Amino acid sequence: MNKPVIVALDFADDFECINFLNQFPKDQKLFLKIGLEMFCQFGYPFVRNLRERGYNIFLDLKLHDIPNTVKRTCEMIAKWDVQMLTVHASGGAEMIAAAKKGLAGSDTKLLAVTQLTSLGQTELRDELQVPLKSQDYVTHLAKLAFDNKADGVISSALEVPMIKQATSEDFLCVTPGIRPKASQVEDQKRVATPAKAKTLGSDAIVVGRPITLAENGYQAYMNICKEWNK
Ligand SMILES: O=C(O)c1cc(=O)[nH]c(=O)n1[C@@H]1O[C@H](COP(=O)(O)O)[C@@H](O)[C@H]1O
Repeated sequence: MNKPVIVALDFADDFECINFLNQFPKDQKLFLKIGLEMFCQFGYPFVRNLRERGYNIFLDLKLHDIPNTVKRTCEMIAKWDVQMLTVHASGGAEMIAAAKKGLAGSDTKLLAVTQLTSLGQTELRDELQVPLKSQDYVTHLAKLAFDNKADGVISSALEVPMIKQATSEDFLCVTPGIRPKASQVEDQKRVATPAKAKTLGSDAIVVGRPITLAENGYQAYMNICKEWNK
């Protein structure tokens, strides 16, 4: 797989979303992330529609439930021909393995979310009461995902070298929390620029608001691609 810039489609309505996509040239092969906001509104027909238009799809449902429920859900999603799906690594070994079994026979890559990029060291310690350094917690969850046959993880770009070292160079590290300008972090805590993510070895970056809220979304996307592909 080429190293893509994945655009997070976090729009309030499908009209706004299609308008956004119409800014791009027809032959632009985009990799799109459909997350909870759009999936809850438009469900599978929206996913199918975008697949039929030729987009690659990262279905970001962040599944987190008992193994049987996750497995059965993944069996259904396996028929949808999406390229990536997320579960929470903190669902545990059995849940991750069950998700992978559910996806058997499909080409969908299973990605386990480690520590959300909106959580920093303080939240990890004070709110989640995890007595580990963020980097160690992320690496621990990545190892759990790797040992239970996930194809990769979601983490901040900052943790990629440690994850690759603890797992394998081929273990996918897909990194949101990307900010071309350090001044606009919004609710993200563990952030990196596209160039830094590339240097650290990310396999793909996920970018939402810096593109979707830009005055010219296409231009913002192209600028990020330029920095990422340099
Ligand atoms: O699973 C994800 O994609 C994800 C995990 C994570 O730890 N942090 C994170 O920001 N994301 C997603 O990545 C996107 C980032 O969006 P922006 O902050 O607008 O660039 C959002 O759609 C989040 O749901």
